[in-house]
This record gives sequence, C-alpha cells and structure tokens, in this order.
Amino acid sequence: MRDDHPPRNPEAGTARLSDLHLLPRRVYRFRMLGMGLGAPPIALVLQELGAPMWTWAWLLVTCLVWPQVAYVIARRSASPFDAELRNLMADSMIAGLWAPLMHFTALPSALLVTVATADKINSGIRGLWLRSLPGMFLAVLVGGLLTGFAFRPETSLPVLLACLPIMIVHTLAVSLASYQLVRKVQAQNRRLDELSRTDVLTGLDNRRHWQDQAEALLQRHHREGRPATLMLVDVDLFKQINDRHGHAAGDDVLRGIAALLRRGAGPQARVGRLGGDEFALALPVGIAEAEHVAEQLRAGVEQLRLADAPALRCSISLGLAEAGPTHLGLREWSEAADKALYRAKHGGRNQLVRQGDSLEPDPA
Ligand SMILES: Nc1nc2c(ncn2[C@@H]2O[C@H](COP(=O)(O)OP(=O)(O)OP(=O)(O)O)[C@@H](O)[C@H]2O)c(=O)[nH]1
Repeated sequence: MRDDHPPRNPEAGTARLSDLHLLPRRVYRFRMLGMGLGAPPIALVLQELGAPMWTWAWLLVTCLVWPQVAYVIARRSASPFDAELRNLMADSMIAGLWAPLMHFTALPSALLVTVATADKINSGIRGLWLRSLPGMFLAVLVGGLLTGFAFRPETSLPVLLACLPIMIVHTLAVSLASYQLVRKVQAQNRRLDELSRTDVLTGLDNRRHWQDQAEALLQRHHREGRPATLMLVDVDLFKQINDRHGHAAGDDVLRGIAALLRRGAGPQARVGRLGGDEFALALPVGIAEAEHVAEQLRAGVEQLRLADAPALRCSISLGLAEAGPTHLGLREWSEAADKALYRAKHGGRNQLVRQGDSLEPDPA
C-alpha cells in the first residue's frame, strides 16, 4: 500500500511545526492513491478465490475507510508526526495481512509487501522499515491462522494486468522523489561549496580561498613567466570609523570598498578579504599596470559616500609587490607586499607604496 514519507525526522529534533501540520494531508493523498491502486488486484484475487464476505468488507475498510480514519487520527493528534508514524506502521500490517488473505497469490502479495517496505525505506526515517517488519510478519501470521495458511501462489493474467498500475505509478513516484532529492542535494552542495569560499560580509573570496588562488597565480608566474602583482589593501583608521559612525556604518564601508575593488581590479584579478579591514588582490599584470589600478582604487575609495552616513570619509593604504624569483611561495610574496603596506601606513596613509620604494618618514 502506498504511503508518503514525512519530510523530517523529529527524532533528529529538526521537524518544523508547519511540516507537522502539513504531513497528514500529504500522506492522505498518497494513501488514497496507494490503497486505490492496490484494490483492483486484491478484488480480482478475492473473486478468483471465491473469498468470504468478510474479506470483501475488509477490502472496503482498508481501501476506503482506513485512509479517512488515519487522516482524522493524525489531524486530531497532539503530535501529528508521531500519529502518522503509527499509521505508516499500520499500513505495513495491512499489506502483510493481505498476503495470507489472498492465499499468497505471488505477484500481488509480493508487490504489496514490497511497496509498503519500500515506502518506509524511502521515508528517510532511520530504521522505520525495520521497525515495521515485526508488525507485518505478525499480520501475516494472524491472516494465515484465519485462512489456515491456504497457499495458491499462481497469478492469473487479469491479476497480473491489475498489478501494473500500482507497479508503474509507485516506481515512477519513488524515482521522481529520489531525483528531486538528488537535485536538491546537488544544489545545496554547490551552495555550501560557494559559501566555503566566500567572505560573508563582502561576497569576496575568503582568506583561504584567496590564498589558494594567489598561490596558483604565483606558481604560474614561475612556470610560464607571466607577470603577477600582489596588492594588499588596508582601510585607514578604520577603528575611528567604527567608533564615530557605528559598527553598521563600518560594515557598509567594508562592503563599499569591496565592491570598488571587485569592479576596479578587472575580471582576471582575484580579490579577497583577508579579515577585518584588510583586503588582498592577486593581479595577473606587471607592477606598472598594477600601480595604475591601485591609484584608481585609492582615488575611488576617497570618493566613496554612504547614504546612511554622508559625512563619513574613508581612505585606503596599499602595498604592492611584483612576483619575482625570490618569492618562492605566497608567504614570501605576501611579506614583500606587507612591508610596502607598512611603509604606506607609516608614510601618512591614503597612498600606495610598491616593494623596494624607499621608506618615507612617518609624519605622525
Ligand atoms: N565594522 C567592522 N569592523 C571590523 C570588522 N572586523 C574588524 N573590525 C574592526 O576593524 C578595526 C581594525 O583596526 P586596525 O586595523 O587595528 O587599525 P585602524 O584603525 O584601521 O588603523 P590603521 O590600520 O593603522 O590605519 C578594529 O577596530 C576591528 O574591531 C568588521 O567585520 N566590521
């Protein structure tokens, strides 16, 4: 008998209230469909067996009355999810009972038991299918005692044909559900992958991902001799900005500068936020071109205005280092750019300094 699966497992403590209230209605539709498709082959077998009236009555109860009763029980329950779990177990017992009542007619008996168990597996609720087996076997036993374990496994052509709808519909429904689940998991994996590489505040590469990209650019420089320049960017007196205008305005400044860097650096550059108010750019260009870009960025940040804090002014200091033979790894390359940035800070801020430039006296 077809049943539907709950979207979440409350045992994992993640079930949402809205899910719980939707569950009985969802299960009801599938239970009606499953019981409806299961009824014709059962009815044909009962007819072939010349079954007693009470089995016909039981067929009516299981296919018409039970789905309504199960729905009402679940809706009225203080815990619809738990009530539906019990109903799902009852579905398995009903499927199990039908096997002996059909004198174990092979195809419909195997089909009902398999479909009921497959639905428990497909529910994703840990161990539900195993927990449903004792009840199912008990029902087989009770039904067997009622029928004296009459055994007639032959399946006639009409019964076989009547089994086709439930076979086809159930297989397709389960396949569709699996397909949708796989697509959802793939999309979530892509999103997780993206999140693991992205700085949440600015949307730039985060430190680790940026470092991987910068290292790759440096190694390509060593391999192929292509130019590469590292640019470290630090917001000037950012603590004062936070103190005077508030942390939220500080965040807006970081976002605004990040957007400027991303736009100004060009599509080939890797732009990352190393943390706090520090950014880094790995540019596939020589020092002269990088200096030009850096100057434009510096001037752009000077012009940055925030709608929420129009009086706020900010600037950045930049340290540049072109990749060279002494920069064996990102560490050496970063140190060179960091020294240049240090000079820019101590040279009065709001300026760019490149590796090897002479140290300006600090006016402060
Ligand atoms: N709004 C905001 N502030 C942050 C964030 N991360 C770090 N900060 C603050 O950024 C400030 C960084 O200040 P520093 O780099 O030490 O110094 P500074 O004031 O920028 O001065 P100089 O670098 O010498 O120009 C600290 O006050 C941090 O609390 C963030 O995500 N948002």
